[in-house]
Amino acid sequence: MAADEASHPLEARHLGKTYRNRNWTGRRLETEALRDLALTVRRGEVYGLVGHNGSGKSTTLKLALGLIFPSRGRIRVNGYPSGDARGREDLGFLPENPSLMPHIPARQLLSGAGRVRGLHRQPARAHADQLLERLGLTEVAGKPIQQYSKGMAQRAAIGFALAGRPRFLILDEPMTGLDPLWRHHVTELLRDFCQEGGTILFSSHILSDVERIADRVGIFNQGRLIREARPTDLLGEQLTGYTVRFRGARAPDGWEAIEEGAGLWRTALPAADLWAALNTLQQDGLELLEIQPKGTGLEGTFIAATGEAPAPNA
Ligand SMILES: Nc1ncnc2c1ncn2[C@@H]1O[C@H](COP(=O)(O)OP(=O)(O)OP(=O)(O)O)[C@@H](O)[C@H]1O
Repeated sequence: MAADEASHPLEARHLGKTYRNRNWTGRRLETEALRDLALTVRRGEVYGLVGHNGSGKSTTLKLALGLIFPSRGRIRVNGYPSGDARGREDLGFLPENPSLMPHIPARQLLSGAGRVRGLHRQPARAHADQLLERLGLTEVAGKPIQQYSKGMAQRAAIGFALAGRPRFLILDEPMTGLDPLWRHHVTELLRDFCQEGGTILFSSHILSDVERIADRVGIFNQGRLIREARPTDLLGEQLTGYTVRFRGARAPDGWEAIEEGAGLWRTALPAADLWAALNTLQQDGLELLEIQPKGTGLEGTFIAATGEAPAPNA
């Protein structure tokens, strides 16, 4: 049975998780990792989870994948209780610490994953090759994954999540171990996945990536979802002013502007002064080149909501 089109890819209500363990002396330990979570991921959106270490992001993703059971409340994937095979048919996932089969070459692993997700041999191989190309792994696709660098293994794991054309991706820290160039390429790959109608739920400590990819962001703190927002709204909320670039022989009288090159100027303005400044530029016959909003965006909201900057382990 195909995933239920009418259902949200993910829906959690009053979801809670308490881990119960024993320490080395045998004493019982309880960790309340997630409390009363209400979360809906809509079809076609990219939803990013951010939060400090230990705030409950991976627990949420593991519950969604059915790898652990809720202690309270419910979580449904494509309309089915998480862990139900019917809800997982169109699901691709990247776990927190992906350990792909080390002796198997990436090409074999990705085309095998495609076959498991229902593609025939040829389309599975073709799609695997396409992914390997985009992930820069074509040259090493025949080598066992244990010979890959950390970043290459992470890219292979992302390919594994995407193999077989899933429609819903759950990714725990997809950018871990990737250099800025590959973060950029993976961002593009995920964007294309969404352009084709895919849905993504992911966690990340790299707030600039979250801002670039996510349609909505959920900020976690001590096991609670304390804030949901669209990154574009956060920029407006945290707006401190604008940087304006313009061209002309000289800057308007009284302006503090820096000449960046011959006849190219830059000035910083408080948000309230923008319209008056644009009028002045027009009256003085100066050419407006760029208006860039300045704000602290997601990072500012994150600090305001949780009281601290994000963990630097990205
Ligand atoms: N298997 C487990 N047994 C006991 N406690 C656990 C277990 N897994 C996670 N926890 C605890 O649950 C809480 C939430 O952990 P979780 O892994 O969900 O956080 P996270 O937000 O993903 O953190 P990080 O950013 O470090 O990956 C933490 O206090 C953690 O120590």
